[in-house]
Amino acid sequence: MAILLGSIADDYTGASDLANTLTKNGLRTVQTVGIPDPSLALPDVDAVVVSLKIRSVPAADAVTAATSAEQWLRLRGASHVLYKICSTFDSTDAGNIGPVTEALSQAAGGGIVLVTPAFPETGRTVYLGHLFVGGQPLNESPLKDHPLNPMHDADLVRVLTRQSHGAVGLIDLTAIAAGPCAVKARLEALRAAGVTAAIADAIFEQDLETLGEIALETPVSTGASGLGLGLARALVRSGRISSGGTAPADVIRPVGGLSAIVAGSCSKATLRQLEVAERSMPVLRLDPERLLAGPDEIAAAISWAGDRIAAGPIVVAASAAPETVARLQSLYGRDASGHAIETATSIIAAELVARGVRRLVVAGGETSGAAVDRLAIPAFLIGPEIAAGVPVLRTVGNAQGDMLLALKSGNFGGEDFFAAALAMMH
Ligand SMILES: Nc1ncnc2c1ncn2[C@@H]1O[C@H](COP(=O)(O)OP(=O)(O)OP(=O)(O)O)[C@@H](O)[C@H]1O
Ligand SMILES: O=C(O)[C@@H](O)C(=O)CO
Repeated sequence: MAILLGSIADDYTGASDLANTLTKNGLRTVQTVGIPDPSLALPDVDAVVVSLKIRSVPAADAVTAATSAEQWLRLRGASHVLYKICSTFDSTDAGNIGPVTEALSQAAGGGIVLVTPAFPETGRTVYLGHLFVGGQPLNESPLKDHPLNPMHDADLVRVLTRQSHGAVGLIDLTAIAAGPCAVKARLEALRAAGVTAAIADAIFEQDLETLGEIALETPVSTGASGLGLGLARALVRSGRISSGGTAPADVIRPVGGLSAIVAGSCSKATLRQLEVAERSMPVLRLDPERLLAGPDEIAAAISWAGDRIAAGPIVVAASAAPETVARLQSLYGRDASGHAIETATSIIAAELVARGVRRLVVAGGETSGAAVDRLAIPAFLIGPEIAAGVPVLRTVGNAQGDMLLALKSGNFGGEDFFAAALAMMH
């Protein structure tokens, strides 16, 4: 299998978001969970997205995992590797976007890396290096209250500088609007001045097409689905993509079994989606303090689900509003409480699958990562899109047989997302 585009995603929902964008823009794509075992039979594809769970781990661990994935992708022919980060730049000052970008660049011989989290389809735009989420600057958006990576600075040149050894520059919209030659000239000028990473503005898809064309001439880039769109369209324009691949309709052929939703995302969109789900299906709100106190709350949740699941889909949610999350974190610590709740929701997801669930929706990047790891799913094919950034996924090589999943990024999806997802999974 020779691939044209490789990507390393820092979480599993982000990986499925990118894989969806690459598929929609003409690349045959598979999403692997970590570096796949050599025995796993993967289809012939143009792009591989390796999902890692490294968004909130110490930077040195993220670098080790990402550079191993990069070697695996290069050995399979990838001439360009995109480090897929969150469109809201989720990270802390000790975060890993800078360190991983620098490590991937060094592994590819150095040079300057284009960086942009813009994803206009979901309202993420970058202007003069400042990230906007919908109409709000990042630091005023709901991301200021994120449970693991609260974002307090919208100036990405500043944010990335705090995480980087090298200098960070800006390619502003004026250069981008002037087209690929102007971007190339600006990138070269920054490189000559010793800059190793350049935040790029982008507001419209056309900006990302320009950036994708220039990024493809370099070995590494860092960004979200918008840059994926630019890279995919540039590859298609280059004529190097063969047609074919698994049709989306085939990816969602029925798997049967029961269906369930597990939520650990505390994002504003997920909280609203849970409220709406409560009108049409049984929803169990877990008690986070009891989850942290011991296994009883998990056992109670599994028993609650067992009594209802044969009659239709159910929802189990740890999600809570920012004040409740903050209170728990002040008692138990941010990482410890997040990790304990992810472990609990992953055990519940696995128990539901053991009881016959074959169609599973998981809300939240960390939550999805923990659940998919516990289920030991090796890879996914990409089906049709449920909402911007969220496709239906079909497992590849799964020990429990074929399953359909949707891994929903916290802030993605309309308010009826859960019902909409299940309506596409049979
Ligand atoms: N009630 C709660 N109190 C404190 N932390 C919680 C609670 N419920 C869930 N969590 C933790 O909050 C974190 C939510 O992160 P997760 O990545 O799953 O969602 P998200 O950030 O909304 O999604 P994404 O990363 O895709 O945008 C997880 O670590 C989860 O375990
Ligand atoms: O880019 C995004 O916003 C998402 O794909 C994501 O990474 C959220 O976890």
